[in-house]
Amino acid sequence: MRAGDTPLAFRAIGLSKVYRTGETEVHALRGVDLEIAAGDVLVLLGPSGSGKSTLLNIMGGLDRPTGGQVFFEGEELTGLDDAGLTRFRRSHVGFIFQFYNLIPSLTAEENVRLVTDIAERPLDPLAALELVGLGDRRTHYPAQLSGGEQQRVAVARAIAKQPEVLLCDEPTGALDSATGVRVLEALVRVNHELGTTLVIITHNSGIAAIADKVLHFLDGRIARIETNDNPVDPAGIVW
Ligand SMILES: Nc1ncnc2c1ncn2[C@@H]1O[C@H](COP(=O)(O)OP(=O)(O)OP(=O)(O)O)[C@@H](O)[C@H]1O
Repeated sequence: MRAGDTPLAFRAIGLSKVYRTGETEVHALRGVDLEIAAGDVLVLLGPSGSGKSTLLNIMGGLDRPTGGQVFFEGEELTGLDDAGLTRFRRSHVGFIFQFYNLIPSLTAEENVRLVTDIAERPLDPLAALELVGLGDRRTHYPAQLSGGEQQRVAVARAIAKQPEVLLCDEPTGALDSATGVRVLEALVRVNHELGTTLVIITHNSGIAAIADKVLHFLDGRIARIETNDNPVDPAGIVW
């Protein structure tokens, strides 16, 4: 924690990631330093291949850097073994991806219950669905829901274990603007009501307007950090 300041969710120091495939080396991250305050909404923008997903995956404990350190609430993730990283993910992180990965044979509520049955301090599954505006669709199967509704079930499932952080990789990438806005509204509501730190990767620069901070990636580095003093409501985004 920094004296007199908001506690930090993440701190990264000199992060690098090199992927080696045969003779080829790809430098996906080239010395990333970063601090993310707890409760902030961050949007990550940048060209394809600039390192956004690599950073997200390292913060989520899905991958390890080649060099540098990452801390979550003061604990060094880069010092954890595989079992420690699994525990970290299970207790602290929710993931949202472009494709919702719901189980087709289970209802919306049953999809959420899969997580709440094994979580330490779960939300009630119905409360999680209500938070994303889908309380009345609890008995619907994924095939009976629109893409945006399925993604909101995925958000309910991700938040049902009350993670401190939600890491979202192109959460609206498969959606049209109206349904994309509904998904972003659900995410922002989670941030406001539960204080969950949000990190959102997108190719849609309009979405940056909802963020407290916007990280602009270029060639494995954070080229620029923009601070928004007045983040807009998702309904006000120019898509
Ligand atoms: N498993 C892997 N093996 C080899 N190279 C990889 C691997 N994963 C990513 N890369 C490479 O690392 C670089 C950064 O990829 P990353 O997915 O982080 O970029 P990104 O900014 O998220 O791109 P996009 O916006 O297209 O998702 C790219 O050149 C990519 O091809």
